[in-house]
Amino acid sequence: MTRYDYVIIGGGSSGCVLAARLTEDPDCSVLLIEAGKDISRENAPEEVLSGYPAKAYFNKDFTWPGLQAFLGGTLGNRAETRRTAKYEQARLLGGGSSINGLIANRGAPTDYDRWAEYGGPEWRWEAVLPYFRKLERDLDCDGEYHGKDGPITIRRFPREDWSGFVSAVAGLLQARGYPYIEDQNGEWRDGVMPVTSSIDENEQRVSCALAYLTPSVRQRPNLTILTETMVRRIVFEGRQAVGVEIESGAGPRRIDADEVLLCAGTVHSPAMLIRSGIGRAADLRELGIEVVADRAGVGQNLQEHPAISVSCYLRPAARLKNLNRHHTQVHVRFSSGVEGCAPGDMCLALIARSAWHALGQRIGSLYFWVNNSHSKGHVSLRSTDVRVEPVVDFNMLSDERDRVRLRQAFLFLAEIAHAPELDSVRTKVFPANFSDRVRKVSSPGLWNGIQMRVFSGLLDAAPFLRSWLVDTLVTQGITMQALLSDTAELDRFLDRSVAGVWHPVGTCRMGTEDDRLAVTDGHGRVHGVGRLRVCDASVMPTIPSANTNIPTIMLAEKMADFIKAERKALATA
Ligand SMILES: Cc1cc2nc3c(=O)[nH]c(=O)nc-3n(C[C@H](O)[C@H](O)[C@H](O)COP(=O)(O)OP(=O)(O)OC[C@H]3O[C@@H](n4cnc5c(N)ncnc54)[C@H](O)[C@@H]3O)c2cc1C
Repeated sequence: MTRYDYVIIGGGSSGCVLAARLTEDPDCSVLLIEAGKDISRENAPEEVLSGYPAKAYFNKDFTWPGLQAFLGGTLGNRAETRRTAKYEQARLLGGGSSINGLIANRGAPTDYDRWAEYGGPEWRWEAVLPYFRKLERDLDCDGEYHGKDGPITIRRFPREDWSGFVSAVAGLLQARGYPYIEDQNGEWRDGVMPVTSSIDENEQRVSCALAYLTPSVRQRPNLTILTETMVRRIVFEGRQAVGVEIESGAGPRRIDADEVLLCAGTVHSPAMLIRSGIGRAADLRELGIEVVADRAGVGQNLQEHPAISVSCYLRPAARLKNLNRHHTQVHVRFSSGVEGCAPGDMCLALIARSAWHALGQRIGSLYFWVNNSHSKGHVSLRSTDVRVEPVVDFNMLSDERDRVRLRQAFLFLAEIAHAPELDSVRTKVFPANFSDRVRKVSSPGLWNGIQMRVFSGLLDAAPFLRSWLVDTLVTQGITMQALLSDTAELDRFLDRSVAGVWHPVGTCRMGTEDDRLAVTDGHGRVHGVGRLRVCDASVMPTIPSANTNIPTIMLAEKMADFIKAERKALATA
């Protein structure tokens, strides 16, 4: 039977980085196992390669079917009436980086100084900055913050590409005193900044599958990639991980390795640990799982960025003309000033086009999220069957600071969207709700395209009907007027409509062994067992004030160096 030095579970953002970096050593054998399809420059579908990402993330072929999540918390909602919504998590090589929104930023230096309080000084800002530099090839900026020869291309959306709507809102905010900041990944301060993206010179996505698993990396004899293969569980002998059990046509098959590296993402990594016997002992027993290690923190500490948006029906001249362009063109960093919240804790995205279809082209959105959120939820298992998705409960807005900030954000958005300075670019303003209904019409396909073209034609042709049609068919009776005149009504709307930004982190968080809720140490090693690490976004102890792909890649780059150093030390011992 073949035996590997390392088997990596999950070929997502982090898994691809580890596979590429560890196999730089020709004596180190690695098996990378991914449940979804292979993605390479030759076989990648057009919508995955495109620099316009919204068709990729709403294509159900690229995500875990059946994954649902509770978004809003229980504070303003009775538990039994809470609803779940579909929650997209990638299921293809490259993981999130193959379908995500391509926004590429890093977060605040203080985010990483907080990580160091849990995981040790190797996570403080000065220690992670060299890894942010290592991973990137920044086409626009130089200096102490930037790298020039890493695998991930980074660039900013130039002003001349911004739509009329985005330019008008950015101009309004600048006139109100928010400075223009050229480099989102430079010094951390509030202001209006062009979005930084991982799109290359040819307007194509730069995913970890393409940037790290290059043709020459794939040719390494010490790297094996198995796609469309599901790992069922990690196999233990006593408390030592010895390999994994995969599904195969002929039934379960065991693959042995010296060390197992879990990179299945924030939702599926804790599920894998629990299924394999690591979790709260009482929960494991209830599911009939033999206890390998009693770690109460597995699946806890789930965090996301709670978001809300206000949309505007755009006048024709203010719409995005080049439909290959990315829709999120500008970010605005704000400080809420709410007690206990860090500077730059809020992010506003100015969105030129709200979906790929004709109606989306006519709607601009102001999408605000709490970038330094405090609410915590959990992931738990409902079945030991790997095909049954876990329970995912974000419990968003359960921390009062998040609720206050999102309410404040909504009121600010409403004021901005109605400002007379924007009269020339928009007509109707309405609250947006990222519901399953919206998802359904946003999934790519001919029928959705035809329906949306007919509907948007009607909205353009009959301005007298527009307001009524939007209130009745788009927002289903929820009006700005009603929300702005009654705080209780607004809070109910926030509970119902709060969305995430697909940035789940924290469910296998790092910390010291005597920290009851820590799952891993600062090097990803799982407490209580041997030869097993978690190396993905789930180990982040707190959510960074950033979109999470670049922080995850940084984390995986750093983990790869820890593993290499430990291997070297073992070999010379
Ligand atoms: C729709 C969407 C939009 C996003 N937009 C942005 C953005 O614009 N900018 C940004 O910075 N971040 C964005 N993110 C977040 C970012 O992509 C993630 O933070 C990042 O990809 C996390 O990496 P990961 O390695 O932890 O997990 P993932 O990349 O999710 O990788 C986990 C991998 O493990 C595989 N896997 C899971 N279970 C098993 C199993 N049992 N057997 C085998 N394989 C398994 C999965 O199929 C998946 O490929 C977005 C994410 C999504 C989903």
